[in-house]
Amino acid sequence: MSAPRRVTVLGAGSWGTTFAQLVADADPSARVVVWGRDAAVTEEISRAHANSRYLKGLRLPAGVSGTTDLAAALGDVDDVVLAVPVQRLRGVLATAASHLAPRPGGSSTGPTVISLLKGLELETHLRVSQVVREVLGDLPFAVVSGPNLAREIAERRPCATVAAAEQEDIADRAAALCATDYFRPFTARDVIGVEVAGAAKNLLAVGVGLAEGLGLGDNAKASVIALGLAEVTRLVVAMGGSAATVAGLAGAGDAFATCASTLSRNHRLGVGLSQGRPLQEVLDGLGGTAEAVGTARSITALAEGAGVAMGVIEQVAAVLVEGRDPRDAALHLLSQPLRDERLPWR
Ligand SMILES: NC(=O)C1=CN([C@@H]2O[C@H](COP(=O)(O)OP(=O)(O)OC[C@H]3O[C@@H](n4cnc5c(N)ncnc54)[C@H](O)[C@@H]3O)[C@@H](O)[C@H]2O)C=CC1
Ligand SMILES: O=C(CO)COP(=O)(O)O
Repeated sequence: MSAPRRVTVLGAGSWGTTFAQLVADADPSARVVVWGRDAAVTEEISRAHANSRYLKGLRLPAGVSGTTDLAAALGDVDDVVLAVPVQRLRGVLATAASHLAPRPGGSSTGPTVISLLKGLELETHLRVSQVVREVLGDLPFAVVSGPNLAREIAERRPCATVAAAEQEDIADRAAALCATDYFRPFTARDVIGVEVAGAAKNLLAVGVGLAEGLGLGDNAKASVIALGLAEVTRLVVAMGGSAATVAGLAGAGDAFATCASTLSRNHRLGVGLSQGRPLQEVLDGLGGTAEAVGTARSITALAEGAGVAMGVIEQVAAVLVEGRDPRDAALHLLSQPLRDERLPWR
């Protein structure tokens, strides 16, 4: 009989905890540990199989436990799942690094690192896979991303996702880790496309929230999504990713889910800002991370570096970063000269 798979999730928030449930449902023999910084949360996970701060009513499988002890959580682990906010990742990985040194025999024999994150690092504009490589070196890496609102998945309501890795066997491994009858991963090789689309859709969700809060109507919201996805496609292609990825689950699929849902923190952030409330006040009331804030500057910087024009995303970023009035942002877009649809709007 083979040893049980040992999986540690770094981050005890809504998605990390839900992903732990997925892993345990996919393989009931797996030993699944959720590492968090707050003992009240991790103790509740171990004792009551619950995480009432982030997921009220959730009942976790028996194979899931919690801990605040990083060394114990990472000792001899097979898979490490990243589920802390992107802007906290580097610090967490730096502490984790000594417990996660690549094993002898090349990258395919080390623990697999699986990112659930959707964002870019503010200071460096790096994607998560690049931050991981900088801090941990060349470990096998995959990203899982798609229309995956944690609350619905915690309730075992069905959806699909993408597990992307440069090497096919690593994508397969990540997909197998979380595949259940309610969570269906498709594999892909386009890590750049999946990471950039996942980060950028957060700004589209804010844009749709702004349009919603301003009472601009469903046509305006659809226009934000379609024009925004065209901008994301141009950026992804300029960065070496695939347009098909942006049209798929990790791009359009995720944009539709987050733009449509009041479960989305980024969507609710846009609605709050449209009401003229201060950014920090809206963030404090979200009950979780809205990655659009930290990612806004990086998306526009990457676009500028790649020579890609970004009308809609740039205006949403201006609302988030410069405190631009959302009405001015909308007026700016609506007063642009007429042009061919294939040309960027800015
Ligand atoms: N919630 C969702 O529906 C989904 C979230 N994601 C992505 O997953 C990532 C994590 O999001 P959520 O779990 O939703 O966020 P969350 O806000 O629910 O949880 C984040 C967790 O990280 C912890 N944390 C923050 N700073 C930390 C630090 N320095 N050290 C240790 N722990 C720290 C917090 O205490 C919290 O437990 C984000 O990039 C998000 O975009 C992706 C798909 C779905
Ligand atoms: O990425 C998500 C669903 O796919 C979660 O969206 P929010 O981070 O906006 O809540």
